[in-house]
Amino acid sequence: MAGKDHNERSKTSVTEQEALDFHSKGRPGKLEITPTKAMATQRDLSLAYSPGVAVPVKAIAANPAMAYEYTTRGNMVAVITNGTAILGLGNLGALAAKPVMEGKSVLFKRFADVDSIDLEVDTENVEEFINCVRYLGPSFGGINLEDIKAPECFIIESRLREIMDIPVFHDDQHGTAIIAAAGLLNALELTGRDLKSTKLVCNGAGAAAIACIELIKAMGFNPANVILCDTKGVIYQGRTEGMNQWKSAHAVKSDHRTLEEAMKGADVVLGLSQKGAFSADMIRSMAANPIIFAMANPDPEITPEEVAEIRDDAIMATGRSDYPNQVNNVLGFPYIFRGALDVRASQINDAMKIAAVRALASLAREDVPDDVAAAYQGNRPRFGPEYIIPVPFDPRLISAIPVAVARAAMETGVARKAIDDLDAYSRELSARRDPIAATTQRLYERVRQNPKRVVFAEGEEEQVMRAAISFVNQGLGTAILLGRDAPLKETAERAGIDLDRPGIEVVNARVSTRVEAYTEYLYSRLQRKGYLLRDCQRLVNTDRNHFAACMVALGDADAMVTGTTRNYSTALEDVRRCIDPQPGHRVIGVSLALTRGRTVLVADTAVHDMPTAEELADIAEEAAGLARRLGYEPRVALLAYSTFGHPTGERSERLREAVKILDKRRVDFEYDGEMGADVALNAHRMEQYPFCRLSGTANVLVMPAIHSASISTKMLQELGGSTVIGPMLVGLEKSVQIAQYGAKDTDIVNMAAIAAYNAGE
Ligand SMILES: NC(=O)C1=CN([C@@H]2O[C@H](COP(=O)(O)OP(=O)(O)OC[C@H]3O[C@@H](n4cnc5c(N)ncnc54)[C@H](OP(=O)(O)O)[C@@H]3O)[C@@H](O)[C@H]2O)C=CC1
Ligand SMILES: CC(=O)C(=O)O
Ligand SMILES: [Mg+2]
Repeated sequence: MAGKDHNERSKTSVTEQEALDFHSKGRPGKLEITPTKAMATQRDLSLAYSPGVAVPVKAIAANPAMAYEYTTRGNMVAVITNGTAILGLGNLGALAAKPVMEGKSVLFKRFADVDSIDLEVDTENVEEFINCVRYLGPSFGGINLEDIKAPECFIIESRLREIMDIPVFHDDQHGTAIIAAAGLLNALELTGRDLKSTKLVCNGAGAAAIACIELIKAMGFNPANVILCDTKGVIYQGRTEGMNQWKSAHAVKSDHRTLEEAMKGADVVLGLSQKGAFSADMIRSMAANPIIFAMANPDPEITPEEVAEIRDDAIMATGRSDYPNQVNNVLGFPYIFRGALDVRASQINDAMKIAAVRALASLAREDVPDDVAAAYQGNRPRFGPEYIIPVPFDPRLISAIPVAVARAAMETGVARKAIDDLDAYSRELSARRDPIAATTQRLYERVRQNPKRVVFAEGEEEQVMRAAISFVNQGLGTAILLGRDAPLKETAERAGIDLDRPGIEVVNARVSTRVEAYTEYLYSRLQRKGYLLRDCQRLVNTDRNHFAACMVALGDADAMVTGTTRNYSTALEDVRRCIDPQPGHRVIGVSLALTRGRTVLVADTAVHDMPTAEELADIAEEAAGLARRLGYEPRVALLAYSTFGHPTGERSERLREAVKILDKRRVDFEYDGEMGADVALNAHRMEQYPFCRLSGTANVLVMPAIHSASISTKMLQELGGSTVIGPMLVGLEKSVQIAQYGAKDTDIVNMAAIAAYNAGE
């Protein structure tokens, strides 16, 4: 069943250096705190701080529920640890746990718009830890305990649940149990098993394992069929070594003493222990169509590749995002807390957990709509052995799981605020999802489905080499590095980069057998533009942009990326000598600005200095086409300083004219103008012009000239906190992207991915 595809699938992976760079880049770490109110004037200060702040203080003192109205409490969760069980890495202490806790906080925000802060508490003493957390209660709407080892975690959680009046949820226990149970329900259905007779072995008897087997027993598993193992082997009745009351509660009557013995003939094995804990023989000895959840992080008990070598009838899941069937608590905690916070639940009870299990399990069985299909590696997933659980980037999670959790909280009386219209709530939830991840994810996934050969023209540059490696590691295709052998080798050695790996090709223009063909090609294009054969020979031999563009033009590569060592217009001129515009198209640059809650395309940010009305109409068409290719239905605004003729002035004339040209062309997308950026982007401002033909705020902005395009996108980036990708080149016959001068490796990878994406099917 599962095995075959795993080998064929290109596995995404990251290098250790990439992981360190990611964390240190820019502001170290993964989080920052930004104010939600402008603090610009004396008045702001008087309201936010003394004297104004005294008013909500008194209101909260009189009625504690007012804290949800006047402070961050209602949307704020603390991720708290003492670092005693960091992933599967063991007890590495509170400080070392910080990257994981910051990571959880970021995921809360990204996936469910829950604000979250990590707190690392430096004690292994249970009482001290409990006391530390209990007194923090007023600050938060919920407490997510994380990576605290068993058995202390059981005492800590149950005591805090008793004392505190907000949800206290140890994610390694219940989050993991919820996701594992959902995946298991689906895997059982696929293999035609029932809860009562299925034989299950769980390796690991800590936080995650105990919670998992408690939940699955509560759902109907026969306790006699569930064997728990730890470092000492099977937990059988009468065992004394390495025991505690939580393990004892699950001790079984059994003659088995080792994991190896227990796994013989087992239907299901859950790994919540450590890397490499399952051997090939153990997997071989399981029943037909076994269900194997190897959930240890970051490395599973056994890898899907190893299982595939042993048998092809297994349903296989891991905790990692780079294999199919990721059983990881990231699918749960953001959404479970979202639902709990929104009804101000006093706790997360069993009914809420089971509601989350059911919602997750049924989501995987539903047909996957188009916009969701893009979030998946490979083809559109269909419920089956390779797809038993949704992926973390599934945009339906945010509108499905919190609703189920909130409903269960209300039904069981732990909600302190009612949501009357759950359908409306579900729609609101969809809008809370951050679009950045969705947009870039969609693009990357499409490329992974159809990997490409991309030539990196500036292959001698260190950041370009790093980008090429990342491109390959992410399964986006083959990276061709263009460069001379000696400098390339020297830079790679100095930077500690190993280029000798599958997926990386090095091409030296000076000794390439293709020089002659490229020269002929270039000469045929340039001979009537003042170039001699020798000039063309020199361009091909010595200029990387010309060589790379010829590679793409003659089909030796699918796409090209350049730009880090030259200014944009020079690089574009080089490329244009070798590649024409697509017939009927105009070459323009489009920037993608991703800002809280919305994505807009801005054009032309690269090519036309002061476009004519005709050119503006072309730009609108090209940008609208790109919007569609990226999955957005375009609503194009032609921007000016005036809106529909006011104030009057000839500067807006070209834009008005462009709208008329688009009218004549009968284009098949929404457009209107001229209008100011405020009208284009603000629904209330747009309502003041009821005749405006846009059905909603614009998502494609056509700028009147290159300077306004460049100034506004740069201001968005610097002041508005937007992520700006591009300019992306569109309209060329072959796919080329030009990164910004001095671009970093991550920007270059983005451009390479866009180039690969535009290279099409
Ligand atoms: N995919 C997911 O979403 C999640 C995965 N996990 C993973 O589960 C694992 C355990 O985490 P957690 O429960 O929080 O940690 P704990 O420290 O609470 O528990 C660890 C348990 O694993 C057992 N163990 C360790 N090594 C082995 C081994 N080689 N064979 C058998 N048992 C072993 C320990 O045995 P003993 O009692 O004898 O010491 C202990 O019972 C980690 O790898 C973690 O990454 C955790 C949460 C979520
Ligand atoms: C995923 C997670 O929480 C863990 O491995 O500990
Ligand atoms: Mg954890």
